[in-house]
Amino acid sequence: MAVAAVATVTIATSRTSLQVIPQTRLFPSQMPIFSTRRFFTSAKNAVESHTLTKVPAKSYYKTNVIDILKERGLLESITSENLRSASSSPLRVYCGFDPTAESLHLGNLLGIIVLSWFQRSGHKVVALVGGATGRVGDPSGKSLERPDLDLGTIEKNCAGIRGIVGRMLGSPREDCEESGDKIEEDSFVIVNNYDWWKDMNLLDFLREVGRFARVGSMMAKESVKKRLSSEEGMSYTEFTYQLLQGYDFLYMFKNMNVNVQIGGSDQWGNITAGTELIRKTLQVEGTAYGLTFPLLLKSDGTKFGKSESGAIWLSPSMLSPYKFYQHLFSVPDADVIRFLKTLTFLSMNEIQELEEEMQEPEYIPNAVQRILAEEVTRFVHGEIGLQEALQATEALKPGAETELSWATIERIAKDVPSCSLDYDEVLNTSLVDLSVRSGLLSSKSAVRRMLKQGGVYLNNKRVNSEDKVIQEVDIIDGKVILLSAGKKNKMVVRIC
Ligand SMILES: Nc1ncnc2c1ncn2[C@@H]1O[C@H](COP(=O)(O)OP(=O)(O)OP(=O)(O)O)[C@@H](O)[C@H]1O
Ligand SMILES: N[C@@H](Cc1ccc(O)cc1)C(=O)O
Repeated sequence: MAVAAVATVTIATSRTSLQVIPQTRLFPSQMPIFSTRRFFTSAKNAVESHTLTKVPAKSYYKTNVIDILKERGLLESITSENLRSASSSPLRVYCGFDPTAESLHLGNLLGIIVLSWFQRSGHKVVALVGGATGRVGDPSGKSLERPDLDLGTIEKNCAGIRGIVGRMLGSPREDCEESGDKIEEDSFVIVNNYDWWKDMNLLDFLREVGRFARVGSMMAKESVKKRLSSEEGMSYTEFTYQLLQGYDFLYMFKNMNVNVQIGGSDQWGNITAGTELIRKTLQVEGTAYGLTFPLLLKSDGTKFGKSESGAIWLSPSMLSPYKFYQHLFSVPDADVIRFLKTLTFLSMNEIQELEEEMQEPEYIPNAVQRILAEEVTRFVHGEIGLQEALQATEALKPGAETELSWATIERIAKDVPSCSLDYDEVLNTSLVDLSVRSGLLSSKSAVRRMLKQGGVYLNNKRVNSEDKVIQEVDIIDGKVILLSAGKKNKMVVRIC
């Protein structure tokens, strides 16, 4: 295997020195993993020192991928301990995503991260979009039957999921060439299971799949047992789901040499349906493996999902990179180290250092959350998305005196309330009136009170006088004004 060294680059900025630390790379086709992070030798200089680190992912290669997943808390169960030794040779690993929404969410990110660990360890990975299984609905972990989705929605959702997964696992992202139903990459492929299910008729299914499935073991699956004991029971359609997923594994095992399926812990029943089917139909023992990872939970024990209020979507059209970044930035101290292990590719040594830093008296609150937010936002939204999030964070920072341009305000406009007013309604209007007219505050007296407290900002500049009147120079690029009242209440006023 070729080992290529990556050159050291030091980038001087006005305030900080950014350094790309060289690492060895084993697979040139694999995605470079950059990590802009605050690397503190001392918590005191945490804010000053900014180091761009090439994460030593390739040094992990000497470590077995199963051990990596285990030490990072990404391993719940494996169907056979032999997977550990099997992974010293190249594997083909797949994870499926049903198109139940246009975007995946933070919980689903774990599947992508585990695939990425396999990819970074030299294995090939396949992401499956469930164009067929999405029409049936996985009963795993669900107390009620999933709502039926129309075909248009399923197709739209499939396209959304392919885009998200492709951006994270494809390399490099701008070169992700779609051809037909696949994004062909050296180490990564996307498939849609509708491609093989669309031509399967019922009689073929019963002969090729049903004949090898034992009703007893199907009934013993957790997802089935739970539902059967519920008042609503379970439809025959949903009962069949495990065989659909099981056949996917069989199909890909036979036709694409895929030999490992991964999924969240709730997928165990469906994954073992696949390994059982492979064993029975092909009469092969121990050549197909399943691996599950624990569900990503909040510190209160609830899972990150889409039914929970305020899902943390991965698609920028459903949640801006800024808001995504803010969610991770607000993770409680109790969760942040666990999330660094499961959601980033920082080395365990780096994470341990950060954990120790958090105990220091000089530790700057949320410094580790900032690293988490930067790492995950970059992985999900790319460098451009991260920069967008950082700029919006800076511009919207309570009391920030950031110089604003129209472009900056437009970028943050989707994250704060906005209104449109005629030029005449704005020019020569008092700030007090404009604050009420725009909906920033509900009454003139509230504005005056806030002005007295020094909490009113026009384009991020504090205003103290009640007599302030909006002039042409206050309308940024003739198009927009940013009003703020207090630390968090903002309003973008667009001038039409
Ligand atoms: N919090 C999570 N951590 C890890 N994996 C998850 C998490 N949530 C979902 N998954 C994985 O993504 C798959 C698809 O999720 P699924 O659509 O069943 O639930 P969901 O997206 O969490 O939605 P809901 O909130 O409606 O339960 C799951 O089978 C599971 O393996
Ligand atoms: N059942 C998985 C999705 C999936 C679909 C088909 C598969 O072959 C594998 C996984 C889920 O609910 O997310």
